[in-house]
Amino acid sequence: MKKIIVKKSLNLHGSVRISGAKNAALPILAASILGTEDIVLEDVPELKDVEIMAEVLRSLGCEVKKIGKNKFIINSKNLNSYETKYELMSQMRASFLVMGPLLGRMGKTVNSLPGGCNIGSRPIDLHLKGFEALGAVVENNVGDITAYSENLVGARIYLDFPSVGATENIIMAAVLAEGETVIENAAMEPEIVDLANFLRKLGAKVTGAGTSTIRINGVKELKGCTHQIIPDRIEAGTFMVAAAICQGDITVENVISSHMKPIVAKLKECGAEVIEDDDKIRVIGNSELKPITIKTMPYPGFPTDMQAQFLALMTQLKGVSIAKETVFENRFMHVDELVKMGADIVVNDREAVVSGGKKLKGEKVKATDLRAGAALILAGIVAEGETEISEIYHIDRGYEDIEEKFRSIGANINRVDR
Ligand SMILES: CC(=O)N[C@H]1[C@@H](OP(=O)(O)OP(=O)(O)OC[C@H]2O[C@@H](n3ccc(=O)[nH]c3=O)[C@H](O)[C@@H]2O)O[C@H](CO)[C@@H](O)[C@@H]1O
Ligand SMILES: C=C(OP(=O)(O)O)C(=O)O
Repeated sequence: MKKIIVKKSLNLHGSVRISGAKNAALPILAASILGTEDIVLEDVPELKDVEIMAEVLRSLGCEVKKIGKNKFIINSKNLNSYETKYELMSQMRASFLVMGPLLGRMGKTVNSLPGGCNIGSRPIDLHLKGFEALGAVVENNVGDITAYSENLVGARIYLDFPSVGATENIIMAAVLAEGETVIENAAMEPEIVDLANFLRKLGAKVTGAGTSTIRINGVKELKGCTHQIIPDRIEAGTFMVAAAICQGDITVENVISSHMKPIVAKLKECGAEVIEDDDKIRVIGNSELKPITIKTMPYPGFPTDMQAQFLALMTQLKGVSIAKETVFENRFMHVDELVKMGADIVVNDREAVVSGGKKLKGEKVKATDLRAGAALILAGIVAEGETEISEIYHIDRGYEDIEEKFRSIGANINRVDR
C-alpha cells in the first residue's frame, strides 16, 4: 500500500509555485461540455480528481487531450450522451457538476449520486431545486437522478445556503436557457468568478459572479476559448501554514493575494510575519506564536478547506485555540489522528478546543479525507521521529506533486510502498 513518510523537518525555507485550483478546474472542465469549438485550458493541476473528470467527459463523447504539463484541449462538438457512469461518479463529489451543463446542452441528464470525501452528508437538494426552478422535471430513482426539460426558462432562484456546487451547477444549466436567471444568496468563492469568466469567454452572458447576486442571460450556443485556471488558494494556504508551524520562511508564488485574506489575517493574528505582494506571499514563522480562534464560513469567510491544516498549527500554539466548523457537520475526522500523535484536542459538536504547545510524536496515521491528509503532513513536519500516513489517495485528489514541493523547501518526505 502506498504511504507518505514524513520525518521531522524544522525551518523549511524557499519558494513554492502554487498550481491551478482543483475547485476551479473541476467546474470549468464540466462547463467545457457546453462549448462547441476547441477549448484550451492552462494551469490545470495534475490530480486524481482532474483525471476522473476528464474520463467523465470522454465517456460522454467529448474529446479531451492532454497537450503538455497542465494543459488540455477539449472539444465537445460530438457530445453524444447525457448519462454518466456510476464507477466514475462514485469516485468524487465534483462529478455531479456535469449535471447542469448536460441539462443545458442535451435537455436531459441521468446521474448517480456523487461520491467524495466523507466530511458530512452533502445533500444536493439545492442543485435540484435550482434545476426545477428552471423548468426541469427531476426524478430520483434509487440513487439515480434524472433531470429533463424540452426548454429551460430563466428564473429567480434564492439559495437557502450559498452552496458553491449548487451555484455553479445552476449557472451552467442557465447559460443556454431562455431569458434571464437571477441567483440570489449565491456563493461568492473566487472559483465561481473563474467559472463565470470562462463561460463569458465561450460567449455566455453572466454578470455579478463574486457577489451574492448572479445574473445569467441565456444565449443559443457557446463556442470555444483559451483559459488559464486561477491559483489554488487552499494549496497556497497549506504551504503558508507549513512556514508558521515549523518556524520556517516560505514564499508561495503564483497566488492571488486578495483570495488569501482570511488565511493571512489568522497567520498574522497568531504572530507569524506575513509579507504580501500581488502574486506572492512570504510567511516567516517564529517560536512565540499565540493561540487563535477560527470559524469556517462561506467566502470571504475562513475556508473550511483550511480548517484541518490550522488545527495542526494550533497544536503548536501555546495556549488554548478554538476551531468552529459551520460549513460541514462532520469535518473533524483528523482530530483522532492528531490526538494519536500527542495533540490535546477535545471536540464538542462543531467546535474543537486545542490545548497547544504539546510535543507531537510520529505515528502511523490515516488520511481520513483530503485536507486531513494535508494536516497530518504538517503535523509530521514538527513531530519527533517518523509519521507514516496511509490512505494517501485522498491527498492525491487535491495536491499536485506534494512530496516534490515539500522536498524542494527542505522537508524530509517520501512516498513508499509498504
Ligand atoms: C469541488 C469543490 O468546489 N468543492 C468545494 C465545494 O464543495 P461543495 O460545492 O460540495 O460545497 P457546498 O458549498 O455545496 O456545501 C456547503 C454546505 O451546503 C450544504 N449543501 C450543499 C448543497 C446542497 O444542495 N444542499 C446542502 O445542504 C452542504 O451539505 C454543506 O454543508 O465547496 C466547499 C465549501 O467551500 C468546499 O469545502 C469544497 O472543497
Ligand atoms: C472537500 C473538498 O473537496 P470536494 O468537494 O471535491 O470533496 C476539498 O477540496 O477540501
